[in-house]
Amino acid sequence: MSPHPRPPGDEDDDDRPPPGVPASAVATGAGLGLPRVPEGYRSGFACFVGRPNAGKSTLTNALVGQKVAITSSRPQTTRHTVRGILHRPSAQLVLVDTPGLHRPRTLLGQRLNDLVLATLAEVDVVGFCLPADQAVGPGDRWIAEQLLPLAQGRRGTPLVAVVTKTDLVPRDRLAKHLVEVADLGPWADVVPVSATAGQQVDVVEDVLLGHLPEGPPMYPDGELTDEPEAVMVAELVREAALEGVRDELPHSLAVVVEEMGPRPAADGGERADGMLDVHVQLFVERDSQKGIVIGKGGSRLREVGTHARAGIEALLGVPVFLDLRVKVAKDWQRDPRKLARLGF
Ligand SMILES: Nc1nc2c(ncn2[C@@H]2O[C@H](COP(=O)(O)OP(=O)(O)OP(=O)(O)O)[C@@H](O)[C@H]2O)c(=O)[nH]1
Repeated sequence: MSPHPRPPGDEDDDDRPPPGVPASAVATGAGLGLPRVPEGYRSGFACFVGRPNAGKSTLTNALVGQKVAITSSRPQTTRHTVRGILHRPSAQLVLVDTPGLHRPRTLLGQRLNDLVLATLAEVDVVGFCLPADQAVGPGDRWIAEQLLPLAQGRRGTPLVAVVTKTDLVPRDRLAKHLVEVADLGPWADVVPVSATAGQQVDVVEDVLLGHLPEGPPMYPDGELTDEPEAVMVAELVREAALEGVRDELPHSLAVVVEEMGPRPAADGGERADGMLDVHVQLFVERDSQKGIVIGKGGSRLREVGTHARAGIEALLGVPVFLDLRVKVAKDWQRDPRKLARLGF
């Protein structure tokens, strides 16, 4: 299927947006006030997959040029499908950032995999990220197997192997690694890149754009992501709360923005500085984890708040009053009702 909008009167009915993309954003290019589309303009969706920590979010940010996806030194911090949008004179690429595909062990794991696979079936090109500083392992082979049907299917989705973090290895090791990666699957291209050193990011961009179908842009120029602000705010709090804590916590922490709105002035009118009140709930699975998040006398939670507030203010451009509450929702990862309430 093609996710491209079509002009009114075009009878092809197969133009539903991919999962998570609002119909309003793709319904009519004309309604978005878009300029005339140059001849040969390409547009479409790309998705990065790979083991946790493979560098997908960092590469997304490097391509889009602004922090839109959330990175952290802990694996599996990306829960939501965060999009970055690349605008070029001749093309537009919508990047869908997903959690890492991994063998599911819990209901949450299964749901995350389902989400990733459903997204992959809809995009125009898939980038498989493999970190250069780690040997190709069973985890990578498993992901390659999951991807194979996409390339062999009716759409014949091009699969691009992206060897990330090339700054971490010497050239000879990189060369061997590239050969190993090339043998792993039916890649349309194999591209080495270092997102942090800014090496070859433009090549990744060219390769991805080259695989997009011709079609008009789907988003107005200048838009970087259509992720609802509340989801990005929740991700910023989650990132701050995960910094420097025990390994098991990433899977056990869910963050929900309960309320977000302008703080009224003393006279009930609008404040000149546009300050926002943001109320956020952090859910953990056990009392012991609540202790970790809050810290001695609340010290850690205060740090998390300060850190997250700075990020939210940078994102929204207004001062923010941030209220964080920590709650225990026992075994939320295994309980379908609790999962649904937390938005999974
Ligand atoms: N040296 C180096 N480090 C990198 C590079 N790209 C990413 N990293 C680091 O690798 C770690 C993981 O990067 P992420 O971008 O969060 O990885 P991810 O694949 O999105 O991770 P998940 O969200 O867990 O799936 C972070 O500490 C990054 O700073 C790179 O090109 N070079």
